[in-house]
Amino acid sequence: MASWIERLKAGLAKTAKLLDVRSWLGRTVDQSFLERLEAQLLQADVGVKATERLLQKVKEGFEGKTADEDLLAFVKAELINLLTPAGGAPEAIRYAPTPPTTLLIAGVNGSGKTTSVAKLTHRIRSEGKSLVLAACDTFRAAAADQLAVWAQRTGADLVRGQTGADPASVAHDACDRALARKADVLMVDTAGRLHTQTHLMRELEKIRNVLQRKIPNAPHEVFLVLDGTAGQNAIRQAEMFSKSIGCTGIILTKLDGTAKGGVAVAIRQTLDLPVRFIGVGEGIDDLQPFRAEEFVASLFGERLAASPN
Ligand SMILES: Nc1nc2c(ncn2[C@@H]2O[C@H](COP(=O)(O)OP(=O)(O)OP(=O)(O)O)[C@@H](O)[C@H]2O)c(=O)[nH]1
Repeated sequence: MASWIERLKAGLAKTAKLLDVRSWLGRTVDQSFLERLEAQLLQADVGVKATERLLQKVKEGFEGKTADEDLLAFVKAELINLLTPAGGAPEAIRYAPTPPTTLLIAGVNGSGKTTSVAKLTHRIRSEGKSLVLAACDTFRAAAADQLAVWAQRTGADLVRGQTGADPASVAHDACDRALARKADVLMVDTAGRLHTQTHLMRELEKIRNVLQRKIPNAPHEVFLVLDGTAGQNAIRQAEMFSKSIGCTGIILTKLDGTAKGGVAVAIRQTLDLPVRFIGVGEGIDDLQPFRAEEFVASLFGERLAASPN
């Protein structure tokens, strides 16, 4: 199987093709160059705010010059800068000093939430941590069935309810199980919902409140799963979810096959929320911690010289 870096590069190929960075070389940085650059960045969904900032800096540093490797290096460094939180990139998962570290996973229908929970299950268990999974998607039995397969395969403990059961009561039972078994991690999968469905957003708050009541400082991480192909729409979703349950990070899925990979920059700029994981496929290893340097290298169709694999 190709390494993660190769898969990331392949996944972001459409975005890289759209940005077509190599075609900038040798051209004069003039008004038409800047307009083309602007159009390419906007099409790749980098977002208006980040695009304006980048264009202004390119104009200041390079107007009238010939676009060369220095310009590419400059744009790359700026993008890495735009993607990196002020205090530096956080850990992929911040484990709490006192277990169980509690992760709440939310997102709209079909964003790749349950698949991401399965991938995280595999990851957390590979790290040798004990895990209780709470299948709070009680509407869709298939979601709990999918988690049951991964729980069994990886030796995680699954708590699920009857179809249609109150998701908060499943969360409650899962907290009890995680505490009784002294689990390292409790991960809570929730049903997909639109950010506009007020009653379902309340239900999510109810789940969060149960976790908060049962486990000190929980939930320690609230990951919002966003579909990378949703582009700017994903940002609106993130704003609403954040307001309701206070997200701590984004899992950005389906970056493979989209030309909108720049949305990672827009998310970071608009929401001040770090992208913690990115997904570039349906395979169990296709979700990996987000690293700005390797992401930007892939946007430029390159691989980092120092890439580990
Ligand atoms: N190409 C690609 N497909 C993905 C990725 N992540 C998830 N998917 C696919 O997206 C589809 C939806 O994923 P689910 O995990 O079922 O989505 P969900 O958000 O749990 O959906 P609901 O349960 O309806 O809320 C599945 O077919 C996944 O295999 C990814 O990174 N790339």
